[in-house]
Amino acid sequence: MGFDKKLENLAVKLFEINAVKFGEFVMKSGLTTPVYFDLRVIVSYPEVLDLISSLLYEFSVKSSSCDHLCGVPYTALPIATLLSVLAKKPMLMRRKEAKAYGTKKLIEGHFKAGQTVLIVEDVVTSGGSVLETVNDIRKEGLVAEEAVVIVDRQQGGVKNLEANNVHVKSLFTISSLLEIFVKHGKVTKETAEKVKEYLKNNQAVKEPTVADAPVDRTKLTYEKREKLANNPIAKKLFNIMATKKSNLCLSVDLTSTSKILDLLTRVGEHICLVKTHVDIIEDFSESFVTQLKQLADRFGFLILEDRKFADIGNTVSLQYSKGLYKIGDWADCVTVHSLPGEGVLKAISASVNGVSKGVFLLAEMSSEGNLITPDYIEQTVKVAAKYPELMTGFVCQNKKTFSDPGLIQLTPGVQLQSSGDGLGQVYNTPEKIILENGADIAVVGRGIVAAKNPEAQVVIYRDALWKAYAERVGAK
Ligand SMILES: O=c1ccn([C@@H]2O[C@H](COP(=O)(O)O)[C@@H](O)[C@H]2O)c(=O)[nH]1
Repeated sequence: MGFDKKLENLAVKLFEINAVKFGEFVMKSGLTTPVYFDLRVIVSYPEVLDLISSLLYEFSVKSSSCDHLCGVPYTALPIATLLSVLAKKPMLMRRKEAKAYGTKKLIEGHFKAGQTVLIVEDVVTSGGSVLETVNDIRKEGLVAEEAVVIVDRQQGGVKNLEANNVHVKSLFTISSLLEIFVKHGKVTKETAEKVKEYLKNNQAVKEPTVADAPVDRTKLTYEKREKLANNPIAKKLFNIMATKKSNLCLSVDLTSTSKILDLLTRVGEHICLVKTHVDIIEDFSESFVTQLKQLADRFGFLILEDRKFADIGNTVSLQYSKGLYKIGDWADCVTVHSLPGEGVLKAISASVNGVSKGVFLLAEMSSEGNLITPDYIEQTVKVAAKYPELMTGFVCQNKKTFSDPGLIQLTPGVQLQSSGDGLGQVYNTPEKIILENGADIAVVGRGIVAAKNPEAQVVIYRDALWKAYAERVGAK
């Protein structure tokens, strides 16, 4: 396989292992970026490490006359090690802090002043991290005038380094990566344009550090997160939650349309979302849908059909838009299992055809003994990242399941007391699911629907959930 093809394969791999992510990432510095690199993950993928080192070797190290290689700590250290073995050239290791005892050395390894060093780095933004390593190396009398990097973020780093007499070669620039991602359908042309626009307006920025990693989404307000959402339904939901001060989704698991409409007339003002199971309704009609939508408009809530699509793409596309229910016509969003693979999201994306709709992907279930594994959850989150415009969020139980602050965690299995229903359902309290488990919206069904006085009960749930959210984000 040729060099360019290998390069393309590597780019796709980096996308697939989430070493590069697109979205709206808020850094601890407060700045936002539409593209985030986390090449620390490559240590978990030996085949990626192998590909990176062989490409860097071909591209730069093979033709370099350097005496030593030195990786910028920490992400580039394993890459520098592999390159040192491939090139049969010794490596130097730069300490981030000089040892407090013994030799107090900053540079480990055997060398002589005047010898040349090739610096290896994963991502260059301002060039600051490479320069720190270059300066420590130069202090030892070594010559550091060349660097090889995996990605140049095109934000002024290469220029800065040239100005400090360090010549940089990069395997990728963000632009070259975007070209490959668009070609392989990994990102849309619109996303690519957004990133290019960002680069144009964000030159000479500070080098991000590990402390600059994305923030904990659960600490951000719904107002802030509305701005970070890509999916229009997620944006609307964040806005409704903030405006109505309600993060309560009512699951109207009733079998008669009049009962559903009657209940929603009584409690609609307190909820941000209603969740239906249209296939349990015995007298479903088009007029029911019309009235449901009127109530949604009147009280300002959205409609989620909990269809849990789980078939091959073609069937899901038919189930979504055809048949008795024509779900795609009236539901703002639907739930989808990731089990069939990416095709199911591709199908809904195509059916939606530019209309504002959303998907909650099931990453976890609330029922005891469900067969979902940690790997399944991880793959679910990965597949969702390929459809940022379609994804409203995840149905899940755990704060750690995903980090994107533009997505919504929808958590069912909520009642005022932790308990079960004897059929596998596990209930947690509003406080636990919001404060500990990271839920953004709580789904309550029988806790309200089966209550003697649903109007009073809905207020108790709404207030408990909102109080927990306010405590979580440090609001009054
Ligand atoms: O993991 C899941 C996914 C979906 N659900 C649905 O939520 C409601 C919960 O109703 P309760 O009466 O509050 O138990 C129901 O419609 C489920 O289908 C879930 O419970 N767990």
